[in-house]
Amino acid sequence: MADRRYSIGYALLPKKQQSFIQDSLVAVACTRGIDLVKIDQERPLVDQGPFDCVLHKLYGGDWRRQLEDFRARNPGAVIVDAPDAIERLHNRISMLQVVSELKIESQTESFGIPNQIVIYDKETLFDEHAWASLKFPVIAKPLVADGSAKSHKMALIFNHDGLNKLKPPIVLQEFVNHGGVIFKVYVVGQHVKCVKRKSLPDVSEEKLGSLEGSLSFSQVSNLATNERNDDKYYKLMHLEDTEMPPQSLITDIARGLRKAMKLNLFNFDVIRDSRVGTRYLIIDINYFPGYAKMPSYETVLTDFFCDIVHSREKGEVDGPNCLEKDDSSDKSGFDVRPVHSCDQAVRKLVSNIADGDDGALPVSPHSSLA
Ligand SMILES: O=P(O)(O)O[C@@H]1[C@@H](OP(=O)(O)O)[C@H](OP(=O)(O)O)[C@H](O)[C@H](OP(=O)(O)O)[C@H]1OP(=O)(O)O
Ligand SMILES: Nc1ncnc2c1ncn2[C@@H]1O[C@H](COP(=O)(O)OP(=O)(O)O)[C@@H](O)[C@H]1O
Ligand SMILES: [Mg+2]
Ligand SMILES: [Mg+2]
Repeated sequence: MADRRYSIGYALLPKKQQSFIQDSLVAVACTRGIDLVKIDQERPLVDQGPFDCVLHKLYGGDWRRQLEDFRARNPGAVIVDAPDAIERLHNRISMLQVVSELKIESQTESFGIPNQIVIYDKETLFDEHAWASLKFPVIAKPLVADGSAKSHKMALIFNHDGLNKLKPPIVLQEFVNHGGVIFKVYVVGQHVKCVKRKSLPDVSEEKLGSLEGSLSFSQVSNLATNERNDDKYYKLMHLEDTEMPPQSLITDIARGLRKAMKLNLFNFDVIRDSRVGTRYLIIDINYFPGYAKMPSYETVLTDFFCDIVHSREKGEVDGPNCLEKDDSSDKSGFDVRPVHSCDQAVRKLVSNIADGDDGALPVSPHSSLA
């Protein structure tokens, strides 16, 4: 047992609390002197504690004010992360803007974001000039990414007919064929871990010509389980055969994003462009994602908590974020476990693909994966 004990308060929605605050995490943290304490959301934060650090994933003005009051009264406590920094991730345009600010040199690979536009009203949606720079198929994503179920509802749009049921404000982003596998990169302070997940299957030019309308879906890489190893979808996506991206590139992007966004707890989704096998595209960044799905999450998070409280003691942490430390000792890890699986609807859709066996997406208009 460690000598001095530290208290980390957490304020999370019930679902998040259930997935993140597992007994295994509490136990590992406890042996290293860290007590994880639930913040009572029915009472003012300033009346609770003392906390060496506050972890949170809550939305809204009231919570922001509570954090400000808490910070004013407890200037020595660390708030992970600053609400202003998190805010950027609640809009799918500002979320990815930061990617273009990164300066990373690579002789062999390149990275960026897919071509995209933002549409604020129906009029612009049907204005073909607004579309001049985009090529079908595209994905329509809600502009707001606030954690609501609505903010994860997306649609694959194959042609102009598919626009009718879209409700601006939306981001229209070119769909990039990527072999049906997505890379999720989890960042916890200095720690970086990349895992593979299933994604949407490719859409061939040939199939695109015969498709009409749109296809709705939601959280494909994060659907419920019951997967069997003989699952057609699983086989089709060749998850295990898929090569991981270069570790150095992923670590450099993660480190660059962390610094630019001033965030410690996030993940980002990366796809590899099938047309240019050395090109990587970042399509999504999430604050405080589902870390319990990350291998060794208990030790990774506990290391991070220890880093925070010890740095704070040494006076290395400044104010509401803990980014002042030297970043040179980044630990990176790669994990190739296939983590998630598809639900029945996805399985049904993809079994068509397996029957056709060309790996491209055959869909009827307005069918739904969700
Ligand atoms: O709960 P989980 O484990 O599915 O985590 C969700 C994340 O899944 P991931 O870790 O990327 O597989 C999920 O990531 P995606 O957006 O699906 O890429 C989000 O971060 C989600 O948070 P929110 O709904 O956007 O606020 C996360 O949901 P919350 O746990 O924050 O509600
Ligand atoms: N530009 C794109 N090209 C190809 N597939 C994409 C693209 N954008 C998103 N996807 C697919 O759609 C899924 C959901 O999109 P994402 O932007 O990650 O939203 P969410 O925040 O709901 O996870 C991704 O996991 C991926 O499978
Ligand atoms: Mg995502
Ligand atoms: Mg997301």
